[in-house]
Amino acid sequence: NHDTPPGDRRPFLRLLDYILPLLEKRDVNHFFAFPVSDKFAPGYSQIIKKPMDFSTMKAKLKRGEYGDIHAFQDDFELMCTNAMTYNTQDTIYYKMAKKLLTIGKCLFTPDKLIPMRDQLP
Ligand SMILES: COc1ccc(OC)c(-c2cc(C(C)=O)n3cccnc23)c1
Repeated sequence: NHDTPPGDRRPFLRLLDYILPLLEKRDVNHFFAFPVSDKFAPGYSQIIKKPMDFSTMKAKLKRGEYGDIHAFQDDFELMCTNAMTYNTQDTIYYKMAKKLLTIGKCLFTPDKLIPMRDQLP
């Protein structure tokens, strides 16, 4: 739109500031809130080469490391697919990851993102 200069990323980052808490709220048990530790997940760091969690995404967002919404979406999907790789289908972690992935896919569709732009606080 015309009121933001071409280099200005404020609207884009405000959109992520709005979306991230929506996704975190759905992780009611906070299984995705922090990095998974090998202590509770034997061999996790050997199996999962690129760990990801909401606290890491929040830090990257604060440091301005997301160049576009796709980079943010890629980390979100990586977090979910990691859980669906390490955990078997019968676990709550796998089931929750699958649910989060569906919610995320729905949130990131243009017909959901565009109306958000007007709701931004
Ligand atoms: C049971 O309480 C917690 C608390 C925090 C967790 O990860 C941040 C997890 C956790 C999160 C995960 C995931 C996301 O794979 N996980 C896998 C195996 C064992 N524990 C976990 C579980």
